[in-house]
Amino acid sequence: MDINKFDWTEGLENKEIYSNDKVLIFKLKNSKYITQNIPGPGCEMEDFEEKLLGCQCLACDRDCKCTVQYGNSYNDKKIDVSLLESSVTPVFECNSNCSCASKCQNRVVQHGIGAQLQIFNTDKKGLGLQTLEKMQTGTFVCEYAGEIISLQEAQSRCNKQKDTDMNYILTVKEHCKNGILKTYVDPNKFGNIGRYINHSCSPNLSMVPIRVDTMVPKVCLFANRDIEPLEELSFVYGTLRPDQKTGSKCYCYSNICTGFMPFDEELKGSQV
Ligand SMILES: C[S@@+](CC[C@H](N)C(=O)[O-])C[C@H]1O[C@@H](n2cnc3c(N)ncnc32)[C@H](O)[C@@H]1O
Repeated sequence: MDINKFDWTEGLENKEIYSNDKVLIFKLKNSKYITQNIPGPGCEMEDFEEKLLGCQCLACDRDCKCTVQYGNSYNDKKIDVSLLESSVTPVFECNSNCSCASKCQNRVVQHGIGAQLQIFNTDKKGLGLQTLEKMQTGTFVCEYAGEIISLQEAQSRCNKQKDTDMNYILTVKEHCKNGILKTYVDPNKFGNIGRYINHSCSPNLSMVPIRVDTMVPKVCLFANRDIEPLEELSFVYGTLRPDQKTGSKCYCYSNICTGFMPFDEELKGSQV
């Protein structure tokens, strides 16, 4: 079964699935597999419904409407390294209203997962995700897809969690003209493979919000350095605070580990 072609509405509970004919063990208990974000309680429905305009290019170049405002984000299908360091510049891919072909250079994350990934058991962090193949800097790994929910819903879900529960809610912060735009993603009940990626204080992935057909950002994870087969994949869940003295213990074992997992104060102790 190809993970990118799977219809989440059919359910995926406790099934083994394969990505690009290569083994990928996937077990989601009481959850459904989705390949992209879905609207959850409290989200802005217009953001899901209003489709972005497309370009009229046959072959996109520097004048393409999708890239002219913010510049090209990709080079040979790898994301520009400056975007991995700070995601201040918005990224818009060509979309389903564009005239260009699917092989257009400005279409990357919309083609889905390209590398062989595998879920495995870690020592103290529960399950984790590793790559089975070498990846170059800038390679798209996967989305962190889930339900898009409001702050109030995220707070209510966090408040219902027990101390021993794993937390999956991620707050994505984007700096824009009008301040900080926050998006709350919860892949706990509806999620994709990204929900198995653990936190590290020295991660090998960076998160970049990317828009394709709508203004709802896809939370995309890219290799921020070359990665070897069987390396665990990780990203920074929030803002690293070296002086943090409370929260859940971090077991990333990096030599710059802060000792604790980052958490979003607005979500009352949420660790992601
Ligand atoms: C998004 S989930 C990651 C996948 C999870 N390990 C699982 O088994 O489903 C986040 C949870 O994983 C655990 N986790 C992730 N990174 C960790 C780390 N560096 N140290 C300790 N626990 C971690 C925490 O329990 C956290 O709430």
